[in-house]
Amino acid sequence: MDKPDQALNTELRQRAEAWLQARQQQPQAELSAADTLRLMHELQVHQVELEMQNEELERQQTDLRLAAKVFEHCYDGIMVTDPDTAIVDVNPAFCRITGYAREEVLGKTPRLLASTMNGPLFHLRMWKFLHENDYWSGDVWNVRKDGELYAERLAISAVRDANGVLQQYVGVFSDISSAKKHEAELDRIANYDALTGAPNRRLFADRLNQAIARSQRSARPLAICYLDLDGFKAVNDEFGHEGGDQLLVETTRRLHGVLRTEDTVARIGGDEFVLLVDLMVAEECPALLQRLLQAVSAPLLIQGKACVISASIGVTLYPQDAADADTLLRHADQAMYRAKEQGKNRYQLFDLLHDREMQERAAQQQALALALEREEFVLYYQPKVDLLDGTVIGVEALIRWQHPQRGLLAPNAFLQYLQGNVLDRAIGEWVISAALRQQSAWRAQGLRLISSVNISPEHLLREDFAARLRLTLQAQPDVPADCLELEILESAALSDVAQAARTLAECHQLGVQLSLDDFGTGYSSLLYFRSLPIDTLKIDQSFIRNMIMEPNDQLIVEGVVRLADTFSRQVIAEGVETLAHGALLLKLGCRLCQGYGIARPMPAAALPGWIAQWQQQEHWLALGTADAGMAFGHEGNSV
Ligand SMILES: Nc1nc2c(ncn2[C@@H]2O[C@H](COP(=O)(O)OP(=O)(O)OP(=O)(O)O)[C@@H](O)[C@H]2O)c(=O)[nH]1
Repeated sequence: MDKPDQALNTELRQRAEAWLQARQQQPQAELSAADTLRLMHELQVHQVELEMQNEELERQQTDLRLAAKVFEHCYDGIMVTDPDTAIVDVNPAFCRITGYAREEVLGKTPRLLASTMNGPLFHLRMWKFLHENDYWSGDVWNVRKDGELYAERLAISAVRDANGVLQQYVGVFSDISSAKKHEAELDRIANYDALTGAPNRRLFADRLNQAIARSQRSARPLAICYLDLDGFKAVNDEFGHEGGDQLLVETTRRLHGVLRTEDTVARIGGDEFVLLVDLMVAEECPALLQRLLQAVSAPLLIQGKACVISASIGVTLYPQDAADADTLLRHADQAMYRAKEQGKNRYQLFDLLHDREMQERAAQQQALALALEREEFVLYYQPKVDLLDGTVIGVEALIRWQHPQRGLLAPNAFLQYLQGNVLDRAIGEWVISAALRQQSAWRAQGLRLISSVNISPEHLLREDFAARLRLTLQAQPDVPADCLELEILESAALSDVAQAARTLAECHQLGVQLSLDDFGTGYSSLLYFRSLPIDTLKIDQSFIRNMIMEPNDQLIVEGVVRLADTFSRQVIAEGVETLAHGALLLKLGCRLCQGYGIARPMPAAALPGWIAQWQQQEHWLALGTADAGMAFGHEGNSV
């Protein structure tokens, strides 16, 4: 606004001067009325303009006074520098926060406040941003005059004139040291264990991810060690919680003592620690673990009394075990449990192969559970015949898995995954129910057969086996209990013979028949024979198959037949593959048999047709006629 005012002033002055000049030259000259009016009007306008100018000047002065007050009284520090960053002014808050007097800093650069805490690239990055944006803000660690480190939140602006030429930098900052301290305290609470000061589970997770990245860069192995104290409860019991705490603190100190400062000792539970150790080579690991075990187990004094504790350590090595962070920790934990199982005070390396097997097992078990739900299991039936009179006395029900992709699977492709799993009982019970349902269907067609089912030792040894069998039988009331036979594997070690005997006695009372399968192949054949209330002995197919060529096997078969006879038990041979086997069995006094020579296992629907066709098998039927004079006869099976 200065410029138009000046122009007006100049013009008025010029016109006034011109009038004065004219007046001097012609003193009698008069202004015309029109000129006078115009001049008066212009003078009025000029007066208004001058008043406005005055008001504006006063406003500017007020603003300047206010700015000076703000600068003076602002609680935040303000520092103004010239374009070369020499300080040209600072406010009192600057002096209060930094401890420097104004005169001490004028002409200096802000570098006099700098600390090394911000990292080497901090200032470079700050200036780059400031040059590009004329603005920067962030947190900075600086040093006060007395040497104390403090944190400030700083905003810097570049001030330019109307032509864009840099005039000053203005920095405004507040002291955030107490907020930073609070933040650090919160960080400590969130990331460190209060008792030992060691990183907690949360910080450990970060450290593990960093260690994995470091190992990838350096191509050096990383050991993840899961350490759990042995018998720590007893220390708490003997010395109280405080004594236990003392031990935990001391253990942390000792672990640190064995490791380097870059390694991590984290406490992730009551008496559980995890150690992250960068190794040069994996072979270092055993010696390191020994040192850790020794350090933990050195005696210490608690409340003046000696205390000795040990630890179990599970270890997995990255990248040999190329898993993610969570899985690595789980693997180390698993290995630690194995160290505990093996007697504690030792370390155990994670076994990758074993783990893969376990995973495969878990996957198979899941698939089997699904197969049961989707009713993908089926029973095949292998006939058992009486060679003496040619009758079909029963069938052995054998499970198959009608796999949607892999086709029909035999039991050896999947049954091993059931061991020790709850599915063992579920599938075992399905087999019994399915066999009884099939019995019912055959009975409706006029077929009278005994169906035998195989029972696993784990299933049999469940407390409620007989009670649940009773319910299963009740669910199929048209099938008499004595049409069901349970085959117990003699070769599978029964861990509790007394329990097996009790359960089988209860089954017997229900009317169910019992057979001892694979007889002669286990370690305790005679013990089982004597202890278990069985009705039938099934001679294992290995003896039957070889008895023609092997006199010893023949003698064993003969011996088992006599044993059964002496104790009034039935005997059946499995694995009968040829007529010659049948003929010899009859000669040895075994008339019941089962095997590929007679029939392979078949679907239920095929059985009636097979029975009709069996009646035409003259060669087999002739065996009975030829040996009709003999007292006994039986046979053998195969799966
Ligand atoms: N003193 C103390 N005890 C704790 C703390 N946190 C958990 N505990 C106790 O630590 C024990 C840990 O249990 P376990 O590891 O099963 O006990 P343990 O006797 O070492 O058993 P094993 O590991 O099988 O040898 C429990 O008794 C917890 O009550 C703690 O901060 N201080």
